Amino acid sequence: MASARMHDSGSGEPRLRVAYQGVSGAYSEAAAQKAYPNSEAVPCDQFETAFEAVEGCTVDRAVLPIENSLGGSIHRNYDLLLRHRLHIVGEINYAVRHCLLANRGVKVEQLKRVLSHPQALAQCEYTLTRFGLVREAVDDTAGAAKYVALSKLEDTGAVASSAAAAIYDLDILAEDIQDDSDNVTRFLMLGREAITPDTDRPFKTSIVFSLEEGPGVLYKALQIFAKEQINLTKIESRPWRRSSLRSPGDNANGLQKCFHYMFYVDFEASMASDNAQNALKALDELATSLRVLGSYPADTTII
Ligand SMILES: O=C(O)C(=O)C[C@]1(C(=O)O)C=C[C@@H](O)C=C1
Repeated sequence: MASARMHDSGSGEPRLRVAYQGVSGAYSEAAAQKAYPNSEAVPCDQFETAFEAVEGCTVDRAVLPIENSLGGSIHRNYDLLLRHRLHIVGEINYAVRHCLLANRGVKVEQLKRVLSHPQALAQCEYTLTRFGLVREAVDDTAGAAKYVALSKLEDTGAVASSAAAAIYDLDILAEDIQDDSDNVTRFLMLGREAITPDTDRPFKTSIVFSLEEGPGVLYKALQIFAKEQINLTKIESRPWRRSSLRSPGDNANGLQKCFHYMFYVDFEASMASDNAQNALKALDELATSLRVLGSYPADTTII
């Protein structure tokens, strides 16, 4: 791996450095460890800092959340995928189990507000409403726990992991407070170089494209995958930002230009398969822009 700094693990084996957003105890740190066991997890303040750390070769990979089964898409990372040139080299499904944390001895009745990552607050909507707590969004769940602990707050709790409770010496007032017990966050593993796609195991491919305006154009794009018998697992549309790609067509009127979208699609096929190649060739002819974000082994487990 060209110029990435690697730290020696003591066994002589260089350890992969993996960026995640948040501080120690964040779910992203656990996902990074699931994705790359024995790696060195490197905390980053923001998602963008993690992208830049990979691009700048101070780390080897980044592991970042992209969607959650209850809260939906992490839009910021969709936008950053487009703004940066990293490749998706893998995915990780991670079961997220939230706890309500507070300083030692603080009772739930004393709490007036709760801090956490906006996704975590959204995933615990019912419980937090039941407790009558005012929500306040911060950068990550473990950061919320750390702040509550360091500031010795008695009227404020945090929604975070049991690992964060142990690290920051907080009590767990309630466990499994997410609205549904099946709460899974899907993380992307990002690297500077694409991996070579294969057909020896289930692969997924992620793409982003834009289309001309017109009736049935999106339908025609998606029909290509149906024709090739390819299952789509996710579709997301995000506003097209001028700085992100070449113009998606200039025949739109002013208003349509303001509301132009990029379509992100994940599908179950390897770029090494004929049907994916056929689909991408056909889509390339229809689309005003097309980029393959990565073709990578599908994570069929949930931990
Ligand atoms: O704050 C954290 O602990 C994170 O790892 C971030 C994050 C997210 O961005 O969705 C990851 C998993 C959970 O869905 C909640 C928060």
